[in-house]
Amino acid sequence: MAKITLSNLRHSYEANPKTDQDYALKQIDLDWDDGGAYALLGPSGCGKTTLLNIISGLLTPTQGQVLFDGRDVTHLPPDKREIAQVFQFPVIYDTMTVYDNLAFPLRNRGMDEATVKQRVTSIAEMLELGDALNRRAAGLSPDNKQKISMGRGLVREDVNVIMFDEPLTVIDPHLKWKLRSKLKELHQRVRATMIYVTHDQTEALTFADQVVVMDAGEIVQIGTPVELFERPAHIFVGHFIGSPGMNVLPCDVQGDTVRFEGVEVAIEGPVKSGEGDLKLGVRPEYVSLGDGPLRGEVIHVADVGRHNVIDLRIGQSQVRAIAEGAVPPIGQVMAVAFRHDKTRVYRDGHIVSQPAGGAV
Ligand SMILES: Nc1ncnc2c1ncn2[C@@H]1O[C@H](COP(=O)(O)OP(=O)(O)OP(=O)(O)O)[C@@H](O)[C@H]1O
Repeated sequence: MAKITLSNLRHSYEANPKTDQDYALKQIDLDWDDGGAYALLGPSGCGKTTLLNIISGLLTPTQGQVLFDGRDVTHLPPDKREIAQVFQFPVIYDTMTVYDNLAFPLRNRGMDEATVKQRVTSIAEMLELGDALNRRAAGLSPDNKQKISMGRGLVREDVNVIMFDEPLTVIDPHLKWKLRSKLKELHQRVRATMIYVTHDQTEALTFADQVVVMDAGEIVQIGTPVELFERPAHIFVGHFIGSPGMNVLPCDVQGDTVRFEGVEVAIEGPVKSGEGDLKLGVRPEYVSLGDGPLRGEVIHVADVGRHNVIDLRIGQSQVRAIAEGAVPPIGQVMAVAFRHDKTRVYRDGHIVSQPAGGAV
């Protein structure tokens, strides 16, 4: 396995790109550490496939370099990069047995049958396919077929990275969690560098130790699932991760005083000076009712099982709170507070408040 470095990378599908808008990938500098479990998370069209294709060698970037353990592979063809890929739909040979499907990548490289047997049995056991080894792949369910695809990716020990491109698309919802946790367990056992591409936050957050969040051709944050939830570095991350997403509210900042709808609110710490469009960000989990400096009118309540999602009107703005316990009636005016250490200021999308006691 290898450390993968993307250095000063830009990619445009246009012949003569001029502005940032002409680039599908704007500026990517990123290290994928050897043995890491990564997710590449972002909405449709943000550039995930473009990035994968650059790593696998299907695309040559307009600018920049791809390095495997420091070796420049930017112009190396895909078959020379030793990468395993698992796609949305199972890529297997229906007429072959499960055993032969799993053995295929190894036999293809001339491995002796004793080692093939040892690798195939071990991977099949990890994937709980041991009992199906002699069956033809054609008769298997879609999730078992996808397990074979994953097995074919995992069976080789000589790959630099295993990339999973939305691998659970064809899997029944009730089996998704099972394959997801299986993949996580497999990563812990084989310790390969894995990149899991998805637009589904649950898949990304359960699989990865580090999540790379992309929007509009840019990486907006890299962090652990907890970091992305607790301190979104960009409004997009606040929106995209969490359910419901972060409240993004208008605000007025003067020196160290931050006002929302004319009322002073405490935030995590000082705001870096500069020009741009300022917004206040606070997750619904950190909006509390019953006490505080703001006054909000309840305009909608949704019971989502373990808690209620309450929409409040505060001045001209709408604020969402997650609350437990009794449901307040529509029209009730309540005191509202934002938890100060979880309330942040963003300028042009990027975080500009700093936690008290240390810059981040
Ligand atoms: N072959 C191509 N020619 C021109 N533009 C392309 C091509 N492939 C992708 N794009 C554009 O590049 C941008 C990034 O696309 P990409 O497929 O990498 O995104 P994605 O995040 O993988 O989306 P999805 O999840 O829908 O596959 C999009 O604006 C897309 O329209």
